[in-house]
Amino acid sequence: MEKKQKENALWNQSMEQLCKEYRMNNHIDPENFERFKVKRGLRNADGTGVVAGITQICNVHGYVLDEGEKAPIDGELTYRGISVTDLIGGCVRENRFGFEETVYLLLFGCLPTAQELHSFTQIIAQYRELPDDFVEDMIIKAPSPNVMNKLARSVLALYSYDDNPEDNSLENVLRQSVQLIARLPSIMVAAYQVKRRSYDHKSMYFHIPKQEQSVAESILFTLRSDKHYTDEEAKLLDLCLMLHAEHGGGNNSTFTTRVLTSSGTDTYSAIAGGIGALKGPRHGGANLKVMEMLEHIKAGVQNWEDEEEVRDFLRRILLREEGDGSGLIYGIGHAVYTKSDPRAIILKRNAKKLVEGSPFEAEFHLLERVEKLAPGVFAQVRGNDKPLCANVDLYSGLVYKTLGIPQDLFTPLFAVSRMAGWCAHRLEEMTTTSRIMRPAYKSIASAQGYVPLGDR
Ligand SMILES: CC(=O)SCCNC(=O)CCNC(=O)[C@H](O)C(C)(C)COP(=O)(O)OP(=O)(O)OC[C@H]1O[C@@H](n2cnc3c(N)ncnc32)[C@H](O)[C@@H]1OP(=O)(O)O
Ligand SMILES: O=C([O-])CC(=O)C(=O)O
Repeated sequence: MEKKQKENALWNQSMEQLCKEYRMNNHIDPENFERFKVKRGLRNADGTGVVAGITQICNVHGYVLDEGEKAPIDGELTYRGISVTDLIGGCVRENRFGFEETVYLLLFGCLPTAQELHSFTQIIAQYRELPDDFVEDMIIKAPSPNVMNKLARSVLALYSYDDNPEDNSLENVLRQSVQLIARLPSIMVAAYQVKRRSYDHKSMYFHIPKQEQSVAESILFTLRSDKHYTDEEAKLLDLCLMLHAEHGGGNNSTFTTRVLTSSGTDTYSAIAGGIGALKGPRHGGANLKVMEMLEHIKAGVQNWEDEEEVRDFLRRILLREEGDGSGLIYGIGHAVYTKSDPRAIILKRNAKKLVEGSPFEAEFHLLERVEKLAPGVFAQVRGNDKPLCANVDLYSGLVYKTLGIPQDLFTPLFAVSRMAGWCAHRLEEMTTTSRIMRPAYKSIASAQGYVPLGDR
């Protein structure tokens, strides 16, 4: 403790000067981006993404180009050419779990037969068990207040429990992928239980899931102290897992995974990078931020039904006067979708059914109001009438909350599901592209001579 205090004191003394130095030497005038035609955020001038690869895994379709201009359309999402809405609809109609089938489709490229699905589901259930002493050595002994941080560290740690970690053959990476997809839910729940004990001073539970349980069922069974869940709850969680499983090669976490993969690194390093990227509040971390923002709105707006009052609060969020100071209305906007994100539509429909007559109904309507008012407020504040729609993160937190899932697990659940997409893209990057990703940066540094230490 004393050592830490000494270190901090030393740093606090120098911090102001070092920050001043940094600011003086590190300003880049935004005009440079236009001047040198640099694609800021890897985006073309019209907002479309720079095309960085070719994929067969997924298509995210959010606009069409009409005479060279971006024209908004309703969003469409397909996994391996199959509409996600149809994929989910098929499982719902047959009243069965669909996440395992989604994983099969994403990894192997086709829908499994009944027999193939049965054996694949068994493999996932078997791989669910963590290596001997993993929970004790990697989670209990080194807890984290943040479950996403623990997920990334645990994935890196799994390298040491793998007899063949560096072998990037298709056979080996497929084995590692299926193991990671199966194990991440177990790691997530264990990391949460240990966080509860170590940081929230509450009891922790380690229940052993049953072999016949689906991924969604195993999560609810191990998470809850009484192990109890209803079939309806598990099917809703399963739907959420299907919806979040994949979103093309360009989303920030998948692109990160593909960039790391292109260097030839091992599976654990590449996937841990993806988890780190997903945690960010502009990406998967937004589902947690939406719920924080909802609390700010609830506290700052007297009448939640008064559109004028909500509109004014949103305006103040954009002006960084309210909320977390980032200027972002979380759960709103998307890099590809314009008119609608098909996942938000499905989640909203389910959230609406779920909250009817429950204590969460007013929160649902408040989120609906944010969805309705945000584009107009954005147009007013930014002088930009680009279409902004609700994204997947706007309603997912409320669905989880209604299911009694703690906020600590909102973004980790996204990671559990997206592991399927990351692995599919890592495999595709490895097997179809053999070139290291290496874009360029335009340097605007002016030349300066070296000055010996004594002359500065
Ligand atoms: C799973 C997911 O990752 S879904 C997205 C989750 N993220 C969020 O909900 C956070 C809020 N939304 C956003 O920050 C953005 O809409 C993003 C990150 C999703 C997409 O960003 P971009 O691709 O840059 O969107 P777009 O090109 O439409 O943005 C144009 C400008 O509007 C801003 N903007 C877009 N949406 C929002 C928003 N919800 N609140 C405030 N500003 C916004 C962007 O920051 C950008 O500003 P800039 O010109 O100063 O750089
Ligand atoms: O596509 C994106 O940029 C973000 C997104 O919605 C996702 O990864 O699910």
